[in-house]
Amino acid sequence: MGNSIINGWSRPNPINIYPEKSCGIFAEGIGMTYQSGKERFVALKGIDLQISKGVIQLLMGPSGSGKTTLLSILAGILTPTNGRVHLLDKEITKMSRKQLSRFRRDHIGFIFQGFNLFPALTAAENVELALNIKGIKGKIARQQSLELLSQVGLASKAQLLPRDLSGGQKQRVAIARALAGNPQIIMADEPTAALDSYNGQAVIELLCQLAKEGGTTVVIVTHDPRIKAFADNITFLEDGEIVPGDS
Ligand SMILES: Nc1ncnc2c1ncn2[C@@H]1O[C@H](COP(=O)(O)OP(=O)(O)OP(=O)(O)O)[C@@H](O)[C@H]1O
Repeated sequence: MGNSIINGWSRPNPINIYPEKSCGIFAEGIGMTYQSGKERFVALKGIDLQISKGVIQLLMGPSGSGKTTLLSILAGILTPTNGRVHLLDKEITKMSRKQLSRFRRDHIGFIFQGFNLFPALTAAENVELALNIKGIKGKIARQQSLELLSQVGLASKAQLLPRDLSGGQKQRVAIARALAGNPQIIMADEPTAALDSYNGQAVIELLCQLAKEGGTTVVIVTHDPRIKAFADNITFLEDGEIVPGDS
């Protein structure tokens, strides 16, 4: 656990190939233009990206460079203006809203900066709810929620409310919740932003462990330079384009 594997930086070369069978995520020619009223803003300009299964992939870059927009498109939350995205060898950019929402539910776990836990539910209930949404109910859901909390080292805190947990513990509950239903892809937006150094490292080590042991593909948007050492690959964005990294 915690092995630092750095396979070099991604480069802005276009990838003009069809997805390989083993490809976790494949995006080609992704463009995104936001429109509000008469105002248009080009947030992404022809992004090509290929992420293998079981890899920890970081998206880094200055504020406003398009990281969250790209993550949202890769996760099927936002539809790009141009380009196509394949997840697990399925083209999500061709799916209907209903197909997409089912695909997200079945294959993607989400982790956000602000934890997004329900304050009135215990840690176990928060995880259980995510399992319920994935169709796992009753006693099995209760049992699995405890197993997931134990996997993130929180078995003893299962019955506590979020207000009685530290930031790091809350983020671990959020990870347990993202793991509900055993998704093959985890998308995390600034997962360590609200955490101190110790808890930030613990959260990242946990995500690494998932990627390495479970073959989960983990995509992380981050400003946190400490995470770099844990990444297999880093893509840097600037003004909506991939740029060479700053190592
Ligand atoms: N819904 C929207 N409507 C209009 N413009 C938007 C919208 N969402 C994002 N943008 C703009 O697109 C650009 C990229 O935003 P995005 O949130 O993807 O950047 P980011 O790199 O994640 O930034 P940060 O690190 O600050 O979170 C920004 O200039 C932002 O203002």
